[in-house]
Amino acid sequence: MLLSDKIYIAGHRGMVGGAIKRALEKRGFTNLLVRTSAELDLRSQVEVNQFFREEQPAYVFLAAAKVGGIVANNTYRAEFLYDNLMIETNIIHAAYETGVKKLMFLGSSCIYPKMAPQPLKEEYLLTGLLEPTNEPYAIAKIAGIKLCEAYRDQYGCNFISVMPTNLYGMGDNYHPQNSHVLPALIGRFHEAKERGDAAVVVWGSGTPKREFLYADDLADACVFLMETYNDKSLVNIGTGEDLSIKELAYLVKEITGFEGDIVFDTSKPDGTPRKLMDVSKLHGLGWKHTTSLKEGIRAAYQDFLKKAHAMA
Ligand SMILES: NC(=O)C1=CN([C@@H]2O[C@H](COP(=O)(O)OP(=O)(O)OC[C@H]3O[C@@H](n4cnc5c(N)ncnc54)[C@H](OP(=O)(O)O)[C@@H]3O)[C@@H](O)[C@H]2O)C=CC1
Ligand SMILES: C[C@H]1O[C@H](OP(=O)(O)OP(=O)(O)OC[C@H]2O[C@@H](n3cnc4c(=O)[nH]c(N)nc43)[C@H](O)[C@@H]2O)[C@@H](O)[C@@H](O)C1=O
Repeated sequence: MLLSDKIYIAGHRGMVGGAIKRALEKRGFTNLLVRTSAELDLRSQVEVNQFFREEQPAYVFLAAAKVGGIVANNTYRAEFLYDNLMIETNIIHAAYETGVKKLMFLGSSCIYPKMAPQPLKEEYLLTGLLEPTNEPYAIAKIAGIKLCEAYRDQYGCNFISVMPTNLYGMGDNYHPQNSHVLPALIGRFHEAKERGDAAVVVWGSGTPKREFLYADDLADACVFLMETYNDKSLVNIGTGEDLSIKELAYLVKEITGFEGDIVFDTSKPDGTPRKLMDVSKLHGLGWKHTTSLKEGIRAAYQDFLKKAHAMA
């Protein structure tokens, strides 16, 4: 990518899109193209086609999506399938039609089978049944991967797909019901501390294990791969380390300074027991994460506090 190239960041107001925008600006890219969902509903093929024809971006980071945690995925099943299919289909087709030089599609670790061997290798895709709670979202993401592969096969498009693990960081979604686990716990432990609650409820059994990558590290990996990776096959992006939800809860309790108890609400779903990414391909390509989980959670908590004070 040349510093003058026009780069479209779809989803720039989201946690990942915002981090990618910061990473590009830090590297001196100034010709960045962005639109809010109010300005451009990516589910509308007419609007997307017109936008690509008018703007003619050279590079596209496809980080716009309908995103949420396990309960949101399991509640809004139709939206997670429809919105994500429409967004990716419209952008990928318009990118092909307008001759975009290179596009990066962001999938997710939930594309892999629920009971696949761990750690998850890229070749485990489509080798088993998916986790039911996020099957609509996972199917949409797998369709995005297959769209990129098919447009490369038939039209020679340089469209690549990356599979991030669970992410957290600046600009995360802290909605008490719809968010992912780490932002949800940061908000819940903080509020419990402020109120002086005796205990904090954590969903599920606490036994599932999850891997967490800081969003600004992910963004760095995305820019690195956009600059260097041009193959058809997937690339996992993660830390290669995981911990149980129970261990995570005690880590968030320590960092937020909550002094009460932790109780587990097993009426809530556990989801996939484990989804640790095999990151040997990524490491072989020359990229490794730099932000430890503890320092990342501290930074995310400070970001949460800044927003909470701004809204007070
Ligand atoms: N968060 C995570 O743990 C993980 C995320 N990912 C992937 O990373 C990508 C970004 O996720 P994340 O940043 O967390 O998500 P966010 O929810 O923070 O951001 C999603 C963005 O998508 C945009 N968007 C959603 N629907 C539309 C629409 N109809 N038209 C236009 N824009 C739309 C939103 O725009 P606006 O703000 O303008 O409404 C928002 O900025 C997604 O592809 C997700 O699947 C992958 C693995 C883990
Ligand atoms: C990135 C990935 O993220 C999603 O998959 P997930 O990792 O299962 O999502 P999650 O972060 O919401 O849950 C992780 C674990 O954590 C437990 N848990 C405890 N307490 C809370 C809690 O308060 N909120 C949430 N959400 N989970 C909690 C919860 O019970 C589960 O065992 C996919 O939908 C999909 O979006 C996707 O690709």
